[in-house]
Amino acid sequence: MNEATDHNPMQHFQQWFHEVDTSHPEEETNTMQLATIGTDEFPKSRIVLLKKFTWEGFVFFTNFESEKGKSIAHHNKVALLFNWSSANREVFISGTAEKIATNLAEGYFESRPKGSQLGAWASKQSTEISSRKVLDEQLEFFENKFKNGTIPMPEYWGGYIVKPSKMMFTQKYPTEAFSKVTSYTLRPDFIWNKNIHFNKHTNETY
Ligand SMILES: Cc1cc2nc3c(=O)[nH]c(=O)nc-3n(C[C@H](O)[C@H](O)[C@H](O)COP(=O)(O)O)c2cc1C
Repeated sequence: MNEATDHNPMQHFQQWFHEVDTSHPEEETNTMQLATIGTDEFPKSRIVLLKKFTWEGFVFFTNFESEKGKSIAHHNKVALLFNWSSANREVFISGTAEKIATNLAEGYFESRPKGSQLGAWASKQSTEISSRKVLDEQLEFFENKFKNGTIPMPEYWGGYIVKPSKMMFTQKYPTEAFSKVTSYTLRPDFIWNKNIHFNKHTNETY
């Protein structure tokens, strides 16, 4: 039980993230697939960027009025998938998505480049825009509107934290016929910074 990975699933994640990030510069380490259950009851996944991970979970930012935002409001059980193919690693997480506090989201919004801030105002996610010209006009409109001060965060924009209930780490060995899979099931009363309250199971799959 010497490895950090034996203690806590989030430490396991941190270790893998760090290893991939430092040893595989070509990998977009913070890119993850977010799967939601839509208002039509069908699953849908799309790429979002992991912006922070804490003991409690995984944070991404989005437009709450997007399809994913409406899906999460309808059904807050979601799944995340990190596919670090250059390291032959995959991390699957299922859990519940909750909005983070507005002031925390504002802190992140303020740190974004001006173009991204204006983009959050100008683009209505998940809706088709009739032309590039329409989007450019919107961008210009908001650029003028906010030309004399800081750009506030739109009220329909913010962050979610995905609090895991299951985490599964898969290491594939390209020259072998098996993959090593380590799964954690977190009990509802899981306390992140204690070494208790989860079941860990490691096996090999073929
Ligand atoms: C590399 C990459 C990163 C992305 N990151 C985000 C993100 O962090 N947040 C977000 O809302 N959309 C992000 N998108 C766009 C989403 O994949 C998606 O197209 C958009 O959010 C609309 O999704 P929805 O209609 O399912 O809500 C990203 C797309 C790509 C290709």
